[in-house]
Amino acid sequence: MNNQEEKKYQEIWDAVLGQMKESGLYDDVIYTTYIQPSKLFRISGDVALISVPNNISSSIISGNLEQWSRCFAQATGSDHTLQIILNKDVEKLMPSTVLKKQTDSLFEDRFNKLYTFDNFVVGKSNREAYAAAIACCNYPGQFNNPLMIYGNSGLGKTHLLHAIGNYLKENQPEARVIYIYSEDIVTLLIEAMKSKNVPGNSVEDIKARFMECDFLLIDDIQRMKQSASQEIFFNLYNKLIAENKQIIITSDIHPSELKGIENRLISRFLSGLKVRVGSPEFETAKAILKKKIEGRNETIMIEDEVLDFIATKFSSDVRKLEGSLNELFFKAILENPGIIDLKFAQSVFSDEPIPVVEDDLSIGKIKSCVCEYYGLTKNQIESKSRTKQISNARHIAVYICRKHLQVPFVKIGLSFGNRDHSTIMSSYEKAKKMIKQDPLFKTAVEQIETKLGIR
Ligand SMILES: Nc1ncnc2c1ncn2[C@@H]1O[C@H](COP(=O)(O)OP(=O)(O)OP(=O)(O)O)[C@@H](O)[C@H]1O
Repeated sequence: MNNQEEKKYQEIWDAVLGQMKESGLYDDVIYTTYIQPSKLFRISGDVALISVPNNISSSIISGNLEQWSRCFAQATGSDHTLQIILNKDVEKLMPSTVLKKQTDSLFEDRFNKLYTFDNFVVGKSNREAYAAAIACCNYPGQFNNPLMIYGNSGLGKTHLLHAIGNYLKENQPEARVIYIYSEDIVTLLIEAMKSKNVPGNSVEDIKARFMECDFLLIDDIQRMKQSASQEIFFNLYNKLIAENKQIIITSDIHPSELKGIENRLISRFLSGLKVRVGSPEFETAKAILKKKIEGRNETIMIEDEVLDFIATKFSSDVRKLEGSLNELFFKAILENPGIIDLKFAQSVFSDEPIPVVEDDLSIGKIKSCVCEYYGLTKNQIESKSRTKQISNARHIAVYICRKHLQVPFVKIGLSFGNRDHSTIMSSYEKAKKMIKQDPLFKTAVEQIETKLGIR
C-alpha cells in the first residue's frame, strides 16, 4: 500500500469512527479502549477489512455491524461488506517481505554502471550477442523475441544485460525495464500464489505489474526449476510476447539443454534468436585486460608480454582474467617488483594448471601434421629431447604456428610442454635461419604447409 492509499484509508476510518462516537452507542471507556484502536486495513472490491486489537473489540463492533456499514457507506459513498479481522491475523494477509520488497523494486535501476556497451570488448566470440543486444534495444519486440544469450560462466552475459539497461536508461528513458534473476521470478510467483486473497498481491496483480514493462531481462534462466510456478510464468511469457514486450534471457547452457523447465516453455525460447558467447580469442582477451586495467588507477607498470601470458592462460573465463589481474596487482603491492614483468607473473601463477588453450585445435593440427611427417608421437615433439629429428620437427612446428596463427610465443610455449617463451622464440629464429641455409629443411616446411592447406 502506498502512502496516498494509507492516508485515504485513515481519513475514511476517522470519519466512520467520528460518526459512531457521535451516535452515543458506546460508553466512552468502551469506545477508547476497544473501538478507537481499530483500523481500516484495506478495501478490496466491495469488501472492507477492519483490523482490531482483540476478540472483545471484534465482538463489540460485530454486534452493531449494520450501523457500522451504514456509516462506512456514508464515508465512502458506496456500499461495502465489512469484515473484522484481528491484528495478529493481518500479518498473514500481508505480502511476505520477499514479495513486497521484490514487487516494489521490480522497475528499480539495478544496473551496474560499469557494465556498458562501451566497456564491452567485442571480438569474434561475442560479436553476435553484442549486435543482437543493441538491435533489441532499438527494435524492441520486432525481430529477436525472445533473445537468448547463452554461453559458459564468466563470458559477459550479465554484462550485456546490464549494458542494455544502462543504454535504455540513457537513450530511451521512458522505457520500462525489469531486470530479474530467474529464481526471483519463481519466488515472486510462489509468494503470489500463497497470497492469492491479498488484494494487490495476487498472481494476477503480479502478472499485471510485469505486463507494465517494455523490456524483461531475465538472468540465468537455467536456475528456474520450480514447476509449480511455471504454468503462471508460461502464461505471463506468452502475454508479454503477444504484446511485443522485448524479452532477453541469459543461460549458461543452450536453451534446448535446459533441465527442469517445461518443454513448451523451452520450445518458446527456441523460437527466438539464440546467440552464443564463447571464450574470447587471444586478441579479445588481451583487449579486455587492457580495458580492465584502464578502469583501475594503478601506478605500477605492467609489461605487454604479461598481458599475452595472462590472456593465453586464462582466456576461457573473463572472470578469471579479471581475477588474475587482481591477484597480480595485489602481489605486486606486497612484493614491490618495480614493474610487473613476465618473470614476476610466472612466479605468481606457478601453481596454476596449464590450461587447455582454445585455439589448441589449430596448434594441435600443426603439431599432428609435423609428427606425421617425421613419424613422431606428440609426446616426443613436446619432450625435451634434442635429437636432430625431434628438434627439427619442433622448430618447424613452432615456426608454422607463429607464422600462420600469429599467436604469441607464450601461447605456443604452453602447447609445447609448457616451454618458456624465450625457448620458443629461439626455436622460431632457428627455423627461419635453417629455411635460408638448409634446402632439405625448407622443403620439409613447404611440404608440411601444403599438407595443412596453408601454402
Ligand atoms: N567482452 C567483455 N568485455 C569486457 N568485460 C567483459 C567481457 N566479457 C566479460 N567481461 C567481464 O567479465 C566479468 C564476468 O562477466 P559476466 O558476469 O557478465 O559473466 P556471465 O557470462 O554472466 O557469467 P555467469 O553465467 O556466471 O553469470 C564481468 O566483470 C564482465 O564485465
